[in-house]
Amino acid sequence: MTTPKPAFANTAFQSHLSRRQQKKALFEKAAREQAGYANDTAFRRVERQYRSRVPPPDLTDVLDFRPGAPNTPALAARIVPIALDTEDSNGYWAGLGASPPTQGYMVRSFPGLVVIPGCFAPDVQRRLIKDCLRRYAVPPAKSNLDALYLTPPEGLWNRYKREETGEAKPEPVTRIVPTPATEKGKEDEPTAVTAGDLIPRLRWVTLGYQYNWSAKEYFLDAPQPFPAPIGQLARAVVGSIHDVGYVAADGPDLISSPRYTWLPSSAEPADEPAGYVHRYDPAGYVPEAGVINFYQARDSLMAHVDRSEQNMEAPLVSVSLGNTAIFVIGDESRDTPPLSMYLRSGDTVCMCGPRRRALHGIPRVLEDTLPDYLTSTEDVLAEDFEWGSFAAYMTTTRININVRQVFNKDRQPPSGGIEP
Ligand SMILES: O=C(O)CCC(=O)C(=O)O
Ligand SMILES: [Fe+2]
Repeated sequence: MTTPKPAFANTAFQSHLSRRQQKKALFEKAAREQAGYANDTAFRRVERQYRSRVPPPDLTDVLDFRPGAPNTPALAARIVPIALDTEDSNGYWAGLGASPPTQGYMVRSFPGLVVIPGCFAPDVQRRLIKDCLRRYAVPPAKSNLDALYLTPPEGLWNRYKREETGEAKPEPVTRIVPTPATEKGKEDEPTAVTAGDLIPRLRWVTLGYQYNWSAKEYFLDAPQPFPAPIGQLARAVVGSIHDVGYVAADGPDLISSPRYTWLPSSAEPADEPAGYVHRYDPAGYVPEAGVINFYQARDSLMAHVDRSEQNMEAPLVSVSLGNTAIFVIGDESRDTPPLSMYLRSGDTVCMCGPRRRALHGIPRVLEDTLPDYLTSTEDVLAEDFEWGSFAAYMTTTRININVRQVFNKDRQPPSGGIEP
């Protein structure tokens, strides 16, 4: 994740320049940037647009699934409402203390993308956020901070809370590599960092099979048990999207299902497939690895394809919590103009079929978009007395939980296995 630099920073306000010189410098910088960006791919252009702070981005083309949202006619025409499977035949939703969502969406021209807005109710969202911090961001699950610190065995959040309540004596977290300043022989890290200081610097935690980010492959020898509640959540979602699809009225004869959405044939652009049906047997779905991403307001996640899994057929399930993000997804080519959409707290995205191999990223987290039910209002605290410190953290945060099946159904994982 990188932090975008404001456009024209350092240029406009150099006081030793006259106004005219400043204007000229700005103009020249813009021209240089224009020339540099001329070779940008379609995907890069869109990312750059949403990352821009000056000027702020134009959000007209960001697809919004909320009922009555002011989508452009071109975007609105792509939305295909999908009736989800609400049977909950394995009781996964009931097990989560949640009711199965009823309404999902697919997007024409982006077959395999299934979005379930508001998939999780406020109380379930709060429970997930608390669990991410208290239960999952805890060793031996790896986090980005392990490269720099000896993080507390009880987890950063739990340590921070115990220090805050006076239950534990405040102690600095040991840094295991020198700070850049020390390397240059200048000075030591000025103040010792506490668990509380490090919480906003948490960026990711891996679940189940741990991931080697530099080699871009899983460590297969020492899988951690996959957290059962997150596994259950992913299974619940995969059950909900069982057999969803849309079919053009005069399209090829796809096997019928009561849940297919039928489109008038005229609605389908001539050069696109006539329909798409998601077929992945939920009985063969095993959640085996996951990433929890923690974004602060200025973080972004560059375009990438998640391709380290042997199984690229199973849906990748991705849940958003906290502040709203702009999610961008295309296909396998950076030259294809991607689709941009809002992901709000509680929304779930499934990348299935061809979308499982698609480039995607988060160019922007939108500040001050935390829903009221995640703030510490009296009403929320009356329902959830311990929410206050989580609300404070979530003010500037977005959390994403994403879950993957690593192996094909017929391939046994290496010894050690994982919790079903
Ligand atoms: O934050 C998100 O919504 C997407 C995360 C993602 O694509 C990933 O972790 O691979
Ligand atoms: Fe991803």
